[in-house]
Amino acid sequence: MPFLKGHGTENDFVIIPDPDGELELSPEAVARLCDRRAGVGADGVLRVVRSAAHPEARHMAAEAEWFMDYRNADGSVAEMCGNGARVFARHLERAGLVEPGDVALATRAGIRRAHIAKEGGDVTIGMGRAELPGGTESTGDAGAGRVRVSAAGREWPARKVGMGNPHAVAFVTDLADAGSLLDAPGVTPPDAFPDGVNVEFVVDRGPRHVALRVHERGSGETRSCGTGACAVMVAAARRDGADPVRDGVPASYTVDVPGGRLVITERTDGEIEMTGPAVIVAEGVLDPALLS
Ligand SMILES: N[C@@H](CCC[C@H](N)C(=O)O)C(=O)O
Repeated sequence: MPFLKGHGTENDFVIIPDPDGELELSPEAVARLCDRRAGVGADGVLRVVRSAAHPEARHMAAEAEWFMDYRNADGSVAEMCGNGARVFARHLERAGLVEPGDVALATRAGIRRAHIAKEGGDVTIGMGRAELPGGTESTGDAGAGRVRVSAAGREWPARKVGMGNPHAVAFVTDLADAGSLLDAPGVTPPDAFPDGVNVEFVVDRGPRHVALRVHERGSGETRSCGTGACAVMVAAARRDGADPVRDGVPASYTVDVPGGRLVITERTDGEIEMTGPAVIVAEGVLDPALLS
């Protein structure tokens, strides 16, 4: 079974080409592949399947030929992966499966549109619109759409943001305040995210420039999270009083992650565009025992 390894701002993935959807990829096999000592090692797996060959994607096949079957490092399934989408697009182009330019990708969160520059370089993904339970109001730490998160013996108010997958965004004074993010931060109320949540801790770096650390559901602390960076951008914009749909003016933020930098723009129609690197670093053949 061939595989590739790639990353986007050091959020790393094992890529498994399975065009006809023949592979039974169990949660245990995914966890073995992602194991950094006994496997290939990664934050997640991107299985590359033709949409027409996957029951969850068949309905998108007319619009997007390829389905990104994303799994977290613990084997769990997630709706969407922003860095993964850039790496997935890079793989398709590099493998000659799509032309550079605009490419539609099928994901569990729906169709996402990638723009792959002709001469290599960054990839842009149209990430859809953010869901902000409780509305787009810019102030307040309590009420609908607000939770509290805790880590390293401290607690902060956080904003719920949906980017196809669930996020809680907390503004802190120092990224070190969250301590080790190996374990999942606490969330109050405990039933706020019945399917689990990705938690981002954010500091300001300058005007429309923030930095984050993240604990990803199913993968632990990672060096970057694309959907998380988009959730952070929207939470920061509302906090700063910017609402592109209301104001008719797009907003762009630079979001630094431990593994690099992403540039994120919310357009006046609410669509969020994320731009960043996507790199394939290796390819090889998997020992079938990893997949059994
Ligand atoms: N790293 C990803 C997000 C992957 C899914 C996430 N862990 C979840 O369970 O929702 C990204 O770049 O968006």
